[in-house]
Amino acid sequence: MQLRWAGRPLSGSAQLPASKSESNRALIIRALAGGGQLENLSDANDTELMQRLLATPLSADTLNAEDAGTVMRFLTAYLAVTGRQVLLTGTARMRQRPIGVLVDALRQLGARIDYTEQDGYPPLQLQGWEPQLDEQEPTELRVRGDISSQYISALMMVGNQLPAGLRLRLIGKVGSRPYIRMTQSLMQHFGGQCRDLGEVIEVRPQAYHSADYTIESDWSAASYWYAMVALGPAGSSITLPGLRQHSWQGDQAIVGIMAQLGVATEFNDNGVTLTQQPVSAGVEQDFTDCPDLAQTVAVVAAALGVPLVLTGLESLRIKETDRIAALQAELAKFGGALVDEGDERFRVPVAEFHVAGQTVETYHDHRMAMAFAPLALRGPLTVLAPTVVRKSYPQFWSELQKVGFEVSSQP
Ligand SMILES: O=C(O)C1=C[C@@H](OP(=O)(O)O)[C@@H](O)[C@H](O)C1
Ligand SMILES: C=C(OP(=O)(O)O)C(=O)O
Repeated sequence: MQLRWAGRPLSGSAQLPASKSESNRALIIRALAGGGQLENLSDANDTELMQRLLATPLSADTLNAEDAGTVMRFLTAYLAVTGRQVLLTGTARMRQRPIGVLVDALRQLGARIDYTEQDGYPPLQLQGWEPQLDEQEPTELRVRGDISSQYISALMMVGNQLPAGLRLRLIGKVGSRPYIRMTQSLMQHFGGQCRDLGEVIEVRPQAYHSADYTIESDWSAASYWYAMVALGPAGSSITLPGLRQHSWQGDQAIVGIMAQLGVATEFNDNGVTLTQQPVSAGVEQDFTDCPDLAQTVAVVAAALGVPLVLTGLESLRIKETDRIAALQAELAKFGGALVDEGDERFRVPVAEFHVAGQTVETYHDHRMAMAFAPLALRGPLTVLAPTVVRKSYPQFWSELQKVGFEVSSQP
């Protein structure tokens, strides 16, 4: 995909996809609740896939979660407690993304699950569900919080299927906390009873009821438009409908982060309007709660020449690709860097940064494609394997075209 920008300030309005995180939780909870109308469900592949797999006939012997972490993790828990006997698999990369913490926890609750290849990784053969039916007290599990919050969300959503509920004691540093709170909020919306006491999460055996819910637009996807306003010519501005000031998505943190990197956010009735403002002299940001924003912010800081210190990147190595290695390789092509300072601290130093026809590799990672695309405002750029964006934002390239990017797939 070749991208070019004609040079005038960015303006207009861009359509965001709906949040895939909200969508995929709502789909699992609705399946357990037995009904409810979901408005504005995401058309992202991860969500369409979740819908398809939830609707697969019981006779199916294999389900493929492709490269979707939420689908793999949430469905594992859902299929386990609904007693399905099925093989759950995924792409080559998914088979390298760990799932042992979740499988161990589900086994303790009464699920029979076997690994068919490597212990601790998909594919999984689900063999049935035999919980302790005479439990009087909530079953208590110790669950690590430092690998993926998706295991915790998956367990929370099915916790009410246990006779006396579930108590999760979170061990170690807990990453992606806002996603756990989002799970709690959606469970409560469907009548679930869930208390988040910090280190302990309690889920009562209260059944879900059917409810309607309108999915908010995706704040992670919004981050790429923040990047475009930051990198666009003076006077650039963009309006993003469908975002709420009181959001369940932790990636709303982009508002505060980008305020330091030159973007002001104004909330209005229908969403936000982004305009330019002066940048800070330097930025230090912990991404523990918002790992999906790290790529966007690293690229913007490098291109603006604002020194950036990044912490909380631990989970980036086990996402769609090793995002730290991918960022290091691609930033280097422009003269930028992501320097590993040890002790889980990284730095984007100030460097001569030039955009002049480079080709960006995307490593099967939608966020690599979308985080680097805004650089096209600074010079011509080629992005390889551009269809990767379908995971979370299928309309990304057509939205770029609508606001005036020249987008061409000619070689
Ligand atoms: O629960 C969710 O919807 C998500 C949680 C995060 O993953 P981790 O908990 O693995 O950090 C995030 O990176 C992912 O894109 C979506
Ligand atoms: C990490 C991501 O997704 P998942 O873990 O659900 O595959 C993401 O969308 O950036």
